[in-house]
Amino acid sequence: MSKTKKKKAKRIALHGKSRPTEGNKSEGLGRLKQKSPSAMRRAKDRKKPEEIGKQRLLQLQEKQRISKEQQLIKRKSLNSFQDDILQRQKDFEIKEVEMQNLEKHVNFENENSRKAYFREFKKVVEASDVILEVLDARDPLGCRCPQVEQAVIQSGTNKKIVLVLNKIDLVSKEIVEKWIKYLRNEFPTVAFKSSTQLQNKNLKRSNVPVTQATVELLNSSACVGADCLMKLLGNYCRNLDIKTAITVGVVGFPNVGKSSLINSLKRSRSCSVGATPGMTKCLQEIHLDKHIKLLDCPGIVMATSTSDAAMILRNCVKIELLVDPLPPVEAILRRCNKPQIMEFYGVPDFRTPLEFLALLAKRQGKLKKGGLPDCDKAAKSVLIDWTGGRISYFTHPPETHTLPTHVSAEIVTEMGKAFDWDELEKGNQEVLAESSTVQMGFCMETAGMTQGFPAEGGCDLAMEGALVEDLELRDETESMDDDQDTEFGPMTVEMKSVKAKSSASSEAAPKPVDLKDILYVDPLHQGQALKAAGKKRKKQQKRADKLGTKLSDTLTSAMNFSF
Ligand SMILES: Nc1nc2c(ncn2[C@@H]2O[C@H](COP(=O)(O)OP(=O)(O)OP(=O)(O)O)[C@@H](O)[C@H]2O)c(=O)[nH]1
Repeated sequence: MSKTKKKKAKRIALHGKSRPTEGNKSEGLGRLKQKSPSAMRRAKDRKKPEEIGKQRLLQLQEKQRISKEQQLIKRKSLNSFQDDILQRQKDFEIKEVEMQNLEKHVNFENENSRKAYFREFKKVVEASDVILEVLDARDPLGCRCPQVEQAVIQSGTNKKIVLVLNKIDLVSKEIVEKWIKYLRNEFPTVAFKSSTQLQNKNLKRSNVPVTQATVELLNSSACVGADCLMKLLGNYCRNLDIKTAITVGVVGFPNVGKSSLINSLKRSRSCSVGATPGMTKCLQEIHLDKHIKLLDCPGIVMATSTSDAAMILRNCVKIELLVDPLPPVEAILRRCNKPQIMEFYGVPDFRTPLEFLALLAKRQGKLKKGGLPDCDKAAKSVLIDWTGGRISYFTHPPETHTLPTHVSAEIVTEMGKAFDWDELEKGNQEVLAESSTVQMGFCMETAGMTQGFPAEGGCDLAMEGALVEDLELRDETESMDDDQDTEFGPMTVEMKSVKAKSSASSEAAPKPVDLKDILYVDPLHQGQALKAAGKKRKKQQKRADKLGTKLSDTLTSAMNFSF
């Protein structure tokens, strides 16, 4: 190799093919410089994020390509494409109807929380094997939610619905029996009375079947009917040979006692309970034992055809937030015996609901500026009496049973398959056997009237006089609103007897009563009344002690003076 050729080869090895110009001379130097290890590392670091970004982009594009291909394969045939569109449309329509139902009662809860509650409810339905739909025994049909049942039915036949008739202590046993008979045409129904105890642990649970429960037991704060419900769930596991745990969702209207039912089964205060609707805000998991997990769900309102007044009377609304409490009070007055309501509230005769509220406000000292009666406050106090059970009411089941549109005979058979109906029937039969004595006890405490048609049973017979009198009165002064009555069906409204009334104040919180009168207090408020009675007694004791000391001091000083 000639000398020039050797030089050229050396140059090419160092700087590449081209001859170094001024520009690439410095580049070449730069490259030489970069070859130092630290420079190399720096260069590497500079490149890294770009490379990573590129890589990610490629991956994403690849993924998108694959998913597009998959979708295309899916929609290859026109039929499947059409099906897909129809399904999407159907889903959209269902969602829209659900949202509209939620939006209907926009005055009740703020919209976001209602939607959030609905999402929680959906989660509960998805996660549960068995859904306990809790119904208030006073108005089971009114607080039944077809949309809830529909959602469960649509989510597959492996999910079962059980109806729990809660708050049976607030109605007569005959009515409970009738409702059980009516409802079991559709789903297994369990009669229940939740524990209303205030303590956190060791909530009392009676082993006595609901059927054999005495008035005292039902009026106590102990839970009744838990054994029957536990047996039903146990049988479900056994019949389906479920070795692992089952999830039981507890759903229903606000304030029907879902959380109280869970606490009663758990025997501790695992969920917060309160007389105002909307206590439960989000899904809550409670492990009953290693076989049963309970899910507490916020109460949801999705009724389509009921008025706001009806929903307020069903305790689905926070009374303190009501903008116009007059319509529900009107609805109450329409259903009440006028002389009894006058006696109950100690007001003279009135012609219109507004006049009644004005009289009541004056009597209760609820006055606005300038001494004007505060009818809103008075109306709210009446509503509190209604929802708190001081004005008690209960509806009667229709005489003949017809399946609701969303439940077919096949669904009824399918849903009932997994449960031991005989066992359930046995429990309910026991209720019927004992009901007559309890019915008497229930009626002694109350006086009432039936709207729609007279109810059978001792209670209504005992009140026959009042009923006739009232019907005559209503003919003259009050016209029944048919729309309102279809919302509730035949209903009996009852006022507490004079003895009970004297212990119940017109305010939400009961006035302190003597310990001996505690039995006459509404079971809903017995815990509070007991506390108040204890305090009252202590106060009386203190006062007596003070008086005694004062007296002895006076006597001593008098003696000193004489000496
Ligand atoms: N008398 C009586 N009262 C009950 C019974 N069960 C529940 N309650 C009362 O009903 C009110 C509502 O009970 P909750 O358990 O908070 O009802 P909920 O359905 O969980 O209510 P939300 O959280 O609003 O959905 C409380 O004041 C309870 O003490 C029952 O069997 N008998």
